[in-house]
Amino acid sequence: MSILRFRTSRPALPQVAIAAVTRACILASSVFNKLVKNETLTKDDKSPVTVADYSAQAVINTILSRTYNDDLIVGEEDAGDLRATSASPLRNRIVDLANEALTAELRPGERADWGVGPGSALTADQLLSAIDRGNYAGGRTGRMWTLDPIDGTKGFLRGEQYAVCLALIINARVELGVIGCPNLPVSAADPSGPRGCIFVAVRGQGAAQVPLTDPFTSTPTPISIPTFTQENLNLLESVEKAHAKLSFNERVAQILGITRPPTRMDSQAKYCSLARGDGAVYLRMPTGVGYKEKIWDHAPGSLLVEEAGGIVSDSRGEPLDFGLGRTLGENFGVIAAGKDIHSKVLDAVKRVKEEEAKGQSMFK
Ligand SMILES: Nc1ncnc2c1ncn2[C@@H]1O[C@H](COP(=O)(O)O)[C@@H](O)[C@H]1OP(=O)(O)O
Ligand SMILES: [Mg+2]
Ligand SMILES: [Mg+2]
Ligand SMILES: [Mg+2]
Repeated sequence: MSILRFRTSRPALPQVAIAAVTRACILASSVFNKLVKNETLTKDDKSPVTVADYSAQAVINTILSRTYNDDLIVGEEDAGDLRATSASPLRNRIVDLANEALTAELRPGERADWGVGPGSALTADQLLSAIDRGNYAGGRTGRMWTLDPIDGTKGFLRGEQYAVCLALIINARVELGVIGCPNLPVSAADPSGPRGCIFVAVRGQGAAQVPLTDPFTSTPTPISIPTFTQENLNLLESVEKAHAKLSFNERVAQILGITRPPTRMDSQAKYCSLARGDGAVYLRMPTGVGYKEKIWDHAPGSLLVEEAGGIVSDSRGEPLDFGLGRTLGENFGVIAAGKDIHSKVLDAVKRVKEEEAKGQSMFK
């Protein structure tokens, strides 16, 4: 805790991070209904990015920089494509959205010294520079934030799950994680009930959930991974077939005798669902095309699960290494589950890999 509080004159970290994530969530959900086709670009790796991704990164980086102005940020997006003259309609929309989110009235319990609330609008240059503050390369030592302004952009575009994800990393260890899930039901037991959750984990202090509608004055609900009966065991997995090998999951489920169908959802909402017991195992098997996982796709989610009493490893059982730069390097895939289940899943994963290797050698 001493590291988290070493700047005693500044506001407490979780509140600033929660305010930043909350404002980005409200921005993203308001954009969804009004999004038009030319407000989405396709990046070099063929993945989509929308005005919501860019504006959310501008908002969160601006808030972090106002309060912790020497902190480094490893963010997913960069403003390169927005600087072209042809991008001016997109740029103007991002400037409007980001300013609206930054200057919106304070909510109950929210404070102006967290770098939010009514004030003068920022210029396009200031906001593009804020986006580009996310260009830090990461590394083994020092203090840095990692941000995925919209994780699960494809889910966002489908009107399904997505998440605004922010984590503080100190010397390659995740110390704080905040994830906002605007479309996630507050209670999985009431799927058609109110939606919008913020999840918070502080290393050594546990994990909790607050409603997106009132994150500052409502009492946080502590969350932890329950014990699952065999009948209740199930897998949490990706929707997008290109992101994880779902046929592998099917075989693992068979070996583990899992009968409950998998829950498919986009984004780190999977880690959140696991942390509060909506599903038992998050299994993300590499597709085999050499994709390197990014630190912003796992940093807050992995701390949330650990603080909820679970274990997170890659698909070989190795701990995730957040000290290698912007990617997780040789950490391929993810196995996240409660302490009692993780080793069983890992054994099943190893068995399926052996089966696959044998199957391949038969055809050599
Ligand atoms: N080939 C891939 N393998 C694994 N993950 C991927 C791949 N391509 C993109 N991703 C990332 O998976 C994340 C969402 O995964 P899911 O919702 O299935 O859990 C996104 O952050 C996305 O990155 P990006 O943000 O660059 O699109
Ligand atoms: Mg993306
Ligand atoms: Mg993203
Ligand atoms: Mg992502």
